[in-house]
Amino acid sequence: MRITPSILNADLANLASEISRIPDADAVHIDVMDNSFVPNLTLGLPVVESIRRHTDHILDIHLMITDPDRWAPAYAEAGAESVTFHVEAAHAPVRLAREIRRLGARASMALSPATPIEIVENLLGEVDMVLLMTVEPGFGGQAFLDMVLPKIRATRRLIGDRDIWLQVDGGVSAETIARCAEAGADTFVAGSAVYRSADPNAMVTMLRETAQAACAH
Ligand SMILES: O=C(CO)[C@H](O)[C@H](O)COP(=O)(O)O
Ligand SMILES: [Fe+2]
Repeated sequence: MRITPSILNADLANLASEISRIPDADAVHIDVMDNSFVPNLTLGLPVVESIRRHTDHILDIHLMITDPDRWAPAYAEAGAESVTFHVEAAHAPVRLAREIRRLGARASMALSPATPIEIVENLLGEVDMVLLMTVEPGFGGQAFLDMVLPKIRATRRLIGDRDIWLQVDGGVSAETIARCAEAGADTFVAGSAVYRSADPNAMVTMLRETAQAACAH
């Protein structure tokens, strides 16, 4: 069970210090938005390169951009350990996943809530992680979409015994994480739940324990 907090709801003018508040996180999830694939605009490659110089944390990049084929490899070259592109945006997802892996990062594909897993089932052998959005991509602090739970179960079945992580992203909190874990997720993005809590690192531990407990029965 991995907890990968999103810094979207952190103080974006103090990123290095905000990241240092979550030492027990399994990775730092960085949301790149381009005001094209999604309505929002966050940060891009130069900021990720700067973050890389300030932390040894594993960097988990979530690209919500129109042209991942053009930009995703550069994030791997910048030292990110995991790079996720949206299947709705990628023009050549097989080539892109192979390029990310060739550059030494884990390749991952993301699906928005309305995108069925079955249409990219044959890509599973090309990726190290599948990210299932549990909100419409674009903003932090949205309500978790229970309609995605059957897709989490279906994806877990399709993964079978392969070593492919299943990440959920959007509205994951102390209230919703157990549902995700029971459905088969093993990697959890939590943005506002972590950074709006008084003790973000304690929240990371609490979320992990809640997910583990949900799978223990
Ligand atoms: O990709 C995202 C939004 O598109 C974010 O990672 C996600 O929304 C995290 O924030 P929260 O936990 O507050 O929903
Ligand atoms: Fe994200």
